[in-house]
Amino acid sequence: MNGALRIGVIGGGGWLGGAIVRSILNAKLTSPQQLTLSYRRDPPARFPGAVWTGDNQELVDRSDVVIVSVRPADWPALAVVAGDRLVISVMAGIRLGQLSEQFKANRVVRALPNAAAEVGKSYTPWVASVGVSGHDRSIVRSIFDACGTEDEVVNEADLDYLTGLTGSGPAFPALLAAAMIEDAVAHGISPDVARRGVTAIVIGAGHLFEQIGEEPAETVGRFVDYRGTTAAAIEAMRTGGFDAAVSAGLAAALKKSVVLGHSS
Ligand SMILES: NC(=O)C1=CN([C@@H]2O[C@H](COP(=O)(O)OP(=O)(O)OC[C@H]3O[C@@H](n4cnc5c(N)ncnc54)[C@H](O)[C@@H]3O)[C@@H](O)[C@H]2O)C=CC1
Ligand SMILES: O=C(O)[C@@H]1CCC=N1
Repeated sequence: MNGALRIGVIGGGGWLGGAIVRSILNAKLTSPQQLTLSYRRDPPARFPGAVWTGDNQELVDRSDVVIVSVRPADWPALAVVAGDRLVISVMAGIRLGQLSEQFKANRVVRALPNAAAEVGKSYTPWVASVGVSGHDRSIVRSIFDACGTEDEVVNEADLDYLTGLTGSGPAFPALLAAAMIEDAVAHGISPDVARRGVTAIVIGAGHLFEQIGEEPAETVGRFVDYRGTTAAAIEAMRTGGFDAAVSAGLAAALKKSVVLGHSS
């Protein structure tokens, strides 16, 4: 990218919107002066040099690319005309057709980053409407590569599923880690030791998958074959319904993702 891209982020003061802005600036995809960010009530004191506005149509008019990062419940009230601008929504559940119709735009992308965008480690699947060009796709890739990694997926059904799997995903290792820490503390381990130990496990397992390229199922299989303490734990967790609980959780996230779109 040439650094001259004019990018607007509706909801740029929020959790995800702010993380995307920080990633875009870190990657020098654009300069603060080319960024327009909108807020609902008061302009946040963040991103010096960027233009903050409470007027979303002004944001659209000042931008070539408009990223929409408000909560699904707030998006029906967003009455802006994007026309020939590239619109990228990161809202869970809101479909390409709804975006096109409400923003009167035909270059529309639906993307689903995750909370790890805050540290430049999001995984972002995305899907494009038919009006999106090859050049638009390279813009989308550069934005979400700045936030971590990304993949274009073939249809919206995949994106609905991935909303729960990877969009919600960082919460799941956190859920496991919280349960492990709670158990350790209940067994008399100091909270500091429990936290440091469990954090090291999550990070260490991530590095194993990433650097050695080991499949998670291979890691599990290796430990089961070892027939030691880990095998005993894995088998007891599975007997207790671990895999079924994960499937039920992902099914609930998928259902919610579809409902969010229908109720907005
Ligand atoms: N937080 C996450 O991990 C993820 C969030 N998402 C999606 O990102 C979107 C934003 O989520 P968060 O950042 O978590 O929510 P948030 O509540 O932190 O941020 C939303 C921001 O939008 C602002 N806002 C609402 N209406 C507005 C309007 N009309 N004009 C300007 N600003 C307005 C709010 O004041 C708030 O600052 C949601 O649609 C969510 O589904 C997607 C993937 C992950
Ligand atoms: O929990 C949520 O609804 C948002 C969207 C996907 C991840 N976080």
